[in-house]
Amino acid sequence: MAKRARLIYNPTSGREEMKRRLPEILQRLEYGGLETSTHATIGEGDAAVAAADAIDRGFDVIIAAGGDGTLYEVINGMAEKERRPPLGILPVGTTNDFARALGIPKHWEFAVDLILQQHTRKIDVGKVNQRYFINIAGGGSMTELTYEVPSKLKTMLGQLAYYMKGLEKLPRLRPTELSFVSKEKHVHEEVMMFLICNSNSVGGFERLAPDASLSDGLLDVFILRKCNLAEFIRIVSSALRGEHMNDPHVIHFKTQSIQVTSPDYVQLNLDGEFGGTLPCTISVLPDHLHIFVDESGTSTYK
Ligand SMILES: Nc1ncnc2c1ncn2[C@@H]1O[C@H](COP(=O)(O)OP(=O)(O)OP(=O)(O)O)[C@@H](O)[C@H]1O
Repeated sequence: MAKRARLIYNPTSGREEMKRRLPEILQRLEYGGLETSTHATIGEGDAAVAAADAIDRGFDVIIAAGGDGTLYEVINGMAEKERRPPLGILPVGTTNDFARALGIPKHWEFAVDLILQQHTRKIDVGKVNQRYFINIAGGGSMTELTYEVPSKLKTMLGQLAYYMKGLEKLPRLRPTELSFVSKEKHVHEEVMMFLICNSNSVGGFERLAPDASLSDGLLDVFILRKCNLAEFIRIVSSALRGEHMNDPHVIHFKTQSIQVTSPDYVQLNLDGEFGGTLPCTISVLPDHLHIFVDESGTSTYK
């Protein structure tokens, strides 16, 4: 019997590619043995509901088509379920950090073929209170910018919208008093921001956590200590080159679980989306999801 897949797609992702490609994608999946029905998301939170619903209805495979925002929602819809079918990804968004981290091709035909090959990889999932992430959890003034970029602007300008928003934000940078408690380390000081990485592919900063692995059962914690604007710019540019690890302003360690608290109001950013506020406990759920990836390990995000 043919397997049944549920394709959950965001019609507004990227430059609205799914709207144009859907008939061809469905045909290719069908020929490849996946009987596929679709759910077009209608707004925020809908992909999470659709993914949970698809599991309850017994689908064998879930496919998320969109950017990191859609994927984040689909994973949140799946993570608390006992049965978690394998997940395929069609990276058609503006930012596809996660697909990049797994070497999932950007071209839709190759991405569909990869799902049809049915080779999966187990990956860790990050958990923050009752929410889940795959790439990164962050907090502090810089990390608040991603959900301030309006979706319409993203559709028009793509990645550039983030950088414009980031520059606009620089003069408003301020440190926050934070406490981090984990088995490995306790930190209590004023910090500019913190990033807790599950993968090594973070918004164009591929060298931020060079040895972070999606399968090591650990999170990579980066804390940027209080600094001035000039130092901040210098450290961010050295992070782009992967030369930040020995900077005295940067604290780095690995852990399975960490508690983060602050006397201030601090928002959390999970995979680029608003993820609630502090306090929180951030932990890793080892091998929590099965994702379709390239068996030979040769395909790249292109
Ligand atoms: N029909 C819709 N109209 C508008 N927004 C939607 C719709 N469906 C889903 N969304 C929202 O769009 C957000 C961004 O989606 P997604 O990440 O797939 O696209 P993107 O263009 O790559 O943007 P991002 O830069 O966040 O990756 C999702 O978090 C979701 O809440």
